[in-house]
Amino acid sequence: MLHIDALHYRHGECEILDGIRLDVAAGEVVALLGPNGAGKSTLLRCVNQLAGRYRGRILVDGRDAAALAPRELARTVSWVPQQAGGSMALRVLDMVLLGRAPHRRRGSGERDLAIALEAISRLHLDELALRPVDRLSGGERQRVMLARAMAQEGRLMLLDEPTSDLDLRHQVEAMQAVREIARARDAAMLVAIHDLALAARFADRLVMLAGGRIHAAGPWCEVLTPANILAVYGVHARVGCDDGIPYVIPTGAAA
Ligand SMILES: Nc1ncnc2c1ncn2[C@@H]1O[C@H](COP(=O)(O)OP(=O)(O)OP(=O)(O)O)[C@@H](O)[C@H]1O
Repeated sequence: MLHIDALHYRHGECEILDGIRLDVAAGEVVALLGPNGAGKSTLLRCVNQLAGRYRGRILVDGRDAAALAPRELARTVSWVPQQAGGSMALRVLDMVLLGRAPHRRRGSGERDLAIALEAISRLHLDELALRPVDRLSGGERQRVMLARAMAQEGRLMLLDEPTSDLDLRHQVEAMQAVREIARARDAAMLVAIHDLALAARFADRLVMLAGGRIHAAGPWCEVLTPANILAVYGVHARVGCDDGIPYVIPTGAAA
C-alpha cells in the first residue's frame, strides 16, 4: 500500500531524512519510533505531500504520491497532524464531517453523517458531538482529530502522535481502534508514537528512526532491545514479555 524508496529530505544544509526505505502493507500497523527531531513528522509530511520537495519515491497504492491530485490524495490518505488544525469553533460533529469532504461534491449526505457518527461513537465522543471543539480538553480534541481521520476512510492513515495527550484508557482504546480499522478496512497505518510499550502492543512492526535514518525495523522483539534503546534514546531500559504482552521499563539515562 505504501512504498517509500531512497527518500531524502533537506532543510537548507541539514539532511533531515537520509535514504529512508519503508513499506506498509494493507491491513498492517507500523509504528514509527525515535527521539525528538529524529524525522518522524517530516517523514509523514513527505508522504502526505506537505513538506515540499524531496528526493526518492513515495508510492501510495502503486501511484506516485507526488503526482496525485490533492483531492485524490485526500481520498486515499487520512491524516492526524501532531497539532490539531482547522477552525476550532466548529462543533465536534462538523469537524468530523470535514473528513468526508474529499468524498463528496456538495453538502454531507446521509452516508457521510452515518460514517461520521460511527467514528464519533468509536472514540466515545457521543456526548461531546454538539460541543465546539475549542471548548474541549486537549485529549478530547485529539480524539476528535482521530475521529475525523477515521471518517475520511483513507486506505492509508498517517497518524502523528495520536495518543500524546490521551489518558491511559483512551490511549489503549485509540490504538485498539487503529488496529481494528486496519484489519476491517484493509487499511495501512503508519503511526508516529513515543510510547514504546503501546507501540509494541498494538503495531505489527516497529521502525526506529535516529537522525533521519532507520536504525532498526521489524517485530518489536527485534527492535526494542536494550541496546537499540540505549543507542537511539540514550536510556537504559529493561524489556520483557509477560504472557505475550511486551513491556519496556526505562531504568535511567545513560551517563
Ligand atoms: N521548518 C523547518 N526548518 C528547519 N528545520 C526543521 C523544520 N521543521 C523541522 N525541522 C527539523 O527537522 C528535524 C526533524 O523534525 P521532525 O519534526 O520531523 O522530528 P520528529 O521526529 O517528529 O520529532 P518530535 O518527536 O519532537 O515530534 C528536527 O531537527 C527539526 O528541528
